Amino acid sequence: MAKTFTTQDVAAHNKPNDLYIVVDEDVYDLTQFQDEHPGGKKILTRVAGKDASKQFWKYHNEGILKKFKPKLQVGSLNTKKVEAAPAPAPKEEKKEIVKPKAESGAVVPVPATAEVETLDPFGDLIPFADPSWYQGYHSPYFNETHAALREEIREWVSTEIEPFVGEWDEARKVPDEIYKAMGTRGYLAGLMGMHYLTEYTDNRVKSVAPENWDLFHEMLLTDELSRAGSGGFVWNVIGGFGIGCPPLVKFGKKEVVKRILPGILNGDKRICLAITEPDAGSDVANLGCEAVLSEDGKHYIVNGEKKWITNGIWCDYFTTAVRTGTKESGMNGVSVLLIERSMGGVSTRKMDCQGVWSSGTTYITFEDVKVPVENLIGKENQGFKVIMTNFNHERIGIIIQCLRFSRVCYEESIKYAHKRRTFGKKLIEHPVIRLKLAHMARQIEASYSWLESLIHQVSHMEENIAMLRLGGPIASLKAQATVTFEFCAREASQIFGGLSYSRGGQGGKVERLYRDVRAYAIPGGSEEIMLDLSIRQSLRVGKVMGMKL
Ligand code: HEM
Repeated sequence: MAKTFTTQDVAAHNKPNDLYIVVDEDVYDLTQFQDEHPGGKKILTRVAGKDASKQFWKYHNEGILKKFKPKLQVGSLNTKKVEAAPAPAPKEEKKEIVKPKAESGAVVPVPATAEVETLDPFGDLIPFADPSWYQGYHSPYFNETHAALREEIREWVSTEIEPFVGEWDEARKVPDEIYKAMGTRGYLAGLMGMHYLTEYTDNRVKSVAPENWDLFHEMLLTDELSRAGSGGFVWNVIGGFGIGCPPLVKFGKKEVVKRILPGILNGDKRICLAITEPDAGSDVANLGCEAVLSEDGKHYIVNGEKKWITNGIWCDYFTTAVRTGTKESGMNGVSVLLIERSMGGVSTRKMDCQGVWSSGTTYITFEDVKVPVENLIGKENQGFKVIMTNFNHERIGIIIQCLRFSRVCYEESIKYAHKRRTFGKKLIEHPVIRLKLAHMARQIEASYSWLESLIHQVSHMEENIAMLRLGGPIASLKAQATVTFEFCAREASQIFGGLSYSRGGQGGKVERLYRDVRAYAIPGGSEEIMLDLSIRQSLRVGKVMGMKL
């Protein structure tokens, strides 16, 4: 901002019809804004012409300045240091590896790989608010390409997304250009639990070459997007796509994939997964939406309803589970069809739900929709396998989001606890508050380590084997992650008090996430079903492995 002011200059703008204030040595003209200021007009008049930094930080968080700065800032104080241009990256210096020396009587662990170096610290460095590899811890999973991606996404999220997710939630929609950017930034092509899909789009991720892309990049993408602290936003941009698109890519007919995938990966067209029905959720074998083959064998005629379908309202394509066999055939009579809105007979209605408001939860009706047989995904009556193959990927996505949301609750709480004072002390000085933070942190870190380990396993196992062997642990971690999220949202809410009971403002993220909890604990396999499956499936695997009881 070019214009500079002295404190005397600012002091002259001290009336309601000419009202400037200073926050952190930047000067803001609030003359027009004061009428719409949610905290009131009078409170601003009291600090007109003055440095109001202290008052400002008492009532707001960083997001407010990011959002309003471009509109309200008119300059800076002459005392403000000009921000130096970023220094050129230092030449790679070989760090000296300090080898532990044994002293008599002491046991010194010798690192297995003494040459491994840590990545540069990144972010606010608040313990546990980011994963430990952001804070100079050693990690076998993350390298410079992950660090570069982390920086790229964080920059985008903190400037163009995080300050606006509250508005988008209230409006029940994320602007279309954000979804489009997910395509042009090359993110959609990297979100399918497999290699980076170069063959269907020219878009590329700026900081990571496709050949270097791995499941930890995908994890990081979801994790950093979730840092915006809105389940609605994350589900809007990756919810329907992340579960609706992989079955098409893996099991769809080549011609169909070639025809529609480029439009999807570029962010122009949208796809979702339609399985759940008013009367069938986790028990997929009970599906009723029927697809009957036409007499000439060229089409399926689809009739039925789908409920709680993420993104459905905006979608062009629906990866849909239908019944092609008899009711009695259970899971052996289920197929998956790619239904296109343009085929006619598809109606979508937005549902009003407790949380994830901007994700577009939808009720769908199919009425005599004529679907060409080429749109069958996988084989007829073998749709259950297609659906099952998707589950691990979907659940890992849910786990990543829940753990980051838990961190957001923790991060918001620890920041607030450092500024809010009660009974003459900062909240952080009260042991009862530190206890809450400690219980959040231990659950987050333990769950995150298990997540890293499971992603490492998925990366190294053949897909069918991973589906069987990791189904149990992933189900267990899904339940662990949603319980952790619920706990953190609750405890953060207690720390924020009334501020997280009302919407928006300093406790806004916590209030929103608290509302989003059930959207994670129920779909993708409810906690109860996950926990039961974790033991049943693991015992099955144990038996094959030769378990001795
Ligand atoms: C750049 C200047 C300012 C902007 C853009 C701004 C913006 C806002 C916004 C958007 C809110 C709604 C709550 C939220 O989203 O956090 C709010 C609330 C509030 N603001 Fe400001 N504000 C500014 C300066 C100030 C100053 C200088 C004071 C105090 C002297 C103040 C006091 C308050 C209070 C008391 C609330 C209500 C907080 C609550 O609901 O708990 N604001 N402000």
